[in-house]
Amino acid sequence: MEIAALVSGGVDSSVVVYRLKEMGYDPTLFYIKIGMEDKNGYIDCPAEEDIEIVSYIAKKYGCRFEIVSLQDEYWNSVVRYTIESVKRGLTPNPDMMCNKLIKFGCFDEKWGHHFDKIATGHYATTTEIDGLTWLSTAKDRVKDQTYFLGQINYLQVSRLMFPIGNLLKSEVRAIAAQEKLPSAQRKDSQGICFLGKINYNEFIERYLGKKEGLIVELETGNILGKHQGYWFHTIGQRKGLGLSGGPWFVIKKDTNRNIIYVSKGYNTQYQYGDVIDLQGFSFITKDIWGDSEDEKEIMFKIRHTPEFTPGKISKIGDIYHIQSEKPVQGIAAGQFGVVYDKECRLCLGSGMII
Ligand SMILES: Nc1ncnc2c1ncn2[C@@H]1O[C@H](COP(=O)(O)OP(=O)(O)OP(=O)(O)O)[C@@H](O)[C@H]1O
Repeated sequence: MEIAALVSGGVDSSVVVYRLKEMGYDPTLFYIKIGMEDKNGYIDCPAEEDIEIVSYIAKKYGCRFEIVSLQDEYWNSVVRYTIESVKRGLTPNPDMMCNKLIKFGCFDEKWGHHFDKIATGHYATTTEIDGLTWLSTAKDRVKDQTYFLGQINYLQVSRLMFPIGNLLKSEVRAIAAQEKLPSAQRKDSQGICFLGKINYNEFIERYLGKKEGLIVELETGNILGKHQGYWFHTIGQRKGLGLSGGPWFVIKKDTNRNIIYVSKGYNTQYQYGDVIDLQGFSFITKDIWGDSEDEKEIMFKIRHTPEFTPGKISKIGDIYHIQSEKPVQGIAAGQFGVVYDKECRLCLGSGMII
């Protein structure tokens, strides 16, 4: 079997190469350049150090290694989507779009299709049931990354391999140390790759500018201060509001009037909700409910967290409606609701929160 291994220079994908060799495969390693280089050197990912590490790993295990670029594709899909979403007052998820459109989309169209499988260092697994492949959760519940994979489709999941999905992060680190991999001590990457070292607010300001607006207390209508544009703020956000006497949380945004509504205190009821409506829901493997209008018991996540929340899902027209068993914090339109079976084992699919 011919395997393309996506290797980033981080500890997880380095150990993927070790595991594949251990299983007797001879993978070809691919480093994808997606950080954007630009004339001002404004946006860049720390690619050089990553590439050095991947070259070392390739040499150590005697693997072919290719550096490929999907910078334009990344710009035209993921970055554009991110900016458009933020402009509409939504909370985007670039990491999910990067998996769907770049790592398993454009990469596959250009290079991956020459291989039988694509292997990554995601903490996830696949499960075969009655001849179908399902995306399933990782052994390490805290590191589980299926949330970020919730938008992929059947063709993609059936071509994927997650060689470290059955290991705990501590076991991955132990292998990296034992193998003396240069990535053994590297910190986990945080968040959105294309931002590299630059700050998210700087990135947003560059594309959407600034526009002063009011910060208003939701309950009283009192004006508490000013902000520089609703696009800098996310539902559920606490830090960076510049208000005293908090904690204050962003509860609502009026994008037409450029007003941010906040509420005070950790226990403010406005921070929580128990109804989540999902638009454009897509099943990864198959639609297991069809047109049945009955409620089904599920587990779900509305962001990448270790906890799954229990709830009931039903289909109302084109919308999948989740009634959560307990209040959840910071339900942000634009983010994805990812749905799992009751046992938190299979990842069924996802839709965008409206
Ligand atoms: N620039 C890249 N080129 C090739 N593959 C990548 C790249 N960035 C990420 N990947 C792949 O996607 C997986 C998940 O990426 P993520 O950004 O979550 O990294 P991570 O969890 O820190 O893992 P790692 O330790 O391997 O960097 C990686 O393990 C790797 O297989």
